[in-house]
Amino acid sequence: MTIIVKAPAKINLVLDATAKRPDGYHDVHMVMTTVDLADRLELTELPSGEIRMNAQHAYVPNDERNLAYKAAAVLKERFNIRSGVEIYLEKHIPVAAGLAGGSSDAAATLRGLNELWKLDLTLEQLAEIGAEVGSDVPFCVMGGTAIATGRGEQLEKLVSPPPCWVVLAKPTIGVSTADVYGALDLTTAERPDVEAMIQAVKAQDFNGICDALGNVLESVTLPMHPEVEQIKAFMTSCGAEGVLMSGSGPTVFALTEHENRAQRLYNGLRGFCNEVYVVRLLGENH
Ligand SMILES: C[C@@](CO)(OP(=O)(O)O)[C@H](O)COP(=O)(O)OP(=O)(O)OC[C@H]1O[C@@H](n2ccc(N)nc2=O)[C@H](O)[C@@H]1O
Ligand SMILES: Nc1ncnc2c1ncn2[C@@H]1O[C@H](COP(=O)(O)OP(=O)(O)O)[C@@H](O)[C@H]1O
Repeated sequence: MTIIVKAPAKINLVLDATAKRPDGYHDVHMVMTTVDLADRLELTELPSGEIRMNAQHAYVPNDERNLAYKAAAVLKERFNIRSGVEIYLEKHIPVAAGLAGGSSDAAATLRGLNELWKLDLTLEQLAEIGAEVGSDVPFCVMGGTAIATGRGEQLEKLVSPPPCWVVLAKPTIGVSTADVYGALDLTTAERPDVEAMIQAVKAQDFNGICDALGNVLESVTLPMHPEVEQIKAFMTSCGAEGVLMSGSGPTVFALTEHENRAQRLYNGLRGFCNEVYVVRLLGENH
């Protein structure tokens, strides 16, 4: 039996880190939402009990380092499953981009295997298991829009922002999340107003959302990679209503309510950036 699952990317509308923890992680306070740029996974049951990974991408590992593989291994071990799975992964989300591609693949694997291995677990249970694989995996299991705290795994559902266009641009550099958090100096970094974002999303106030966009990790990634700031400046000059780096970067997203503006942003960015996407917010039920 084969099951096909989609793994959508996320963006962080606001991201603050409030403290460095003794376990090496940071406590965060952020609002995340999914967009309609997705990887596609095919999960095929293997009676042999093996987990096999087949990722069609030069920079994505084909072994136990793959987050989708890890998710399958954690689930198999926790529930003592005899069957195995072949995971065929078609990558569309840019890698090491701040868009949670790997985390979303892990989450999609958990959702898919819940069906394939007939486990009948709730999304909450899958999210809890996902936290063993990575901090962003629980959000990716739930999807939609949420406020995340703890190291990112404590979630509170939030209404999704009003529909708009999202233009994503990734410069040709990869960024390590661990390196970015490692270099974060909370005594000097500019901190975003997370409450303002939550209120703007609840009020469905698009301009308020654009005003409240903020990401404490920009204080690390922007000075490291000047091309990120250049993309931000270009997007603003094209009339994007809101512009921000997602997660640890280096992907930058622009929000706009106007299709022609999204198209103008896309055309302009394609001049100096290879990976540019025009997508929509996914809304509630994903
Ligand atoms: C920055 C964010 C924002 O959504 O996303 P990305 O840029 O990765 O997409 C997340 O916090 C990334 O979550 P995720 O990518 O799952 O991180 P993990 O694998 O759990 O952790 C990788 C490393 O990042 C650091 N880390 C991660 C999460 C956190 N709350 N504090 C941290 O300090 C730790 O050094 C950890 O060892
Ligand atoms: N399924 C996967 N997709 C992408 N990258 C993966 C995956 N599994 C493991 N990785 C590794 O994780 C690293 C971070 O990948 P990714 O999840 O795309 O970035 P980010 O955390 O910035 O959103 C990559 O460099 C890659 O080697």
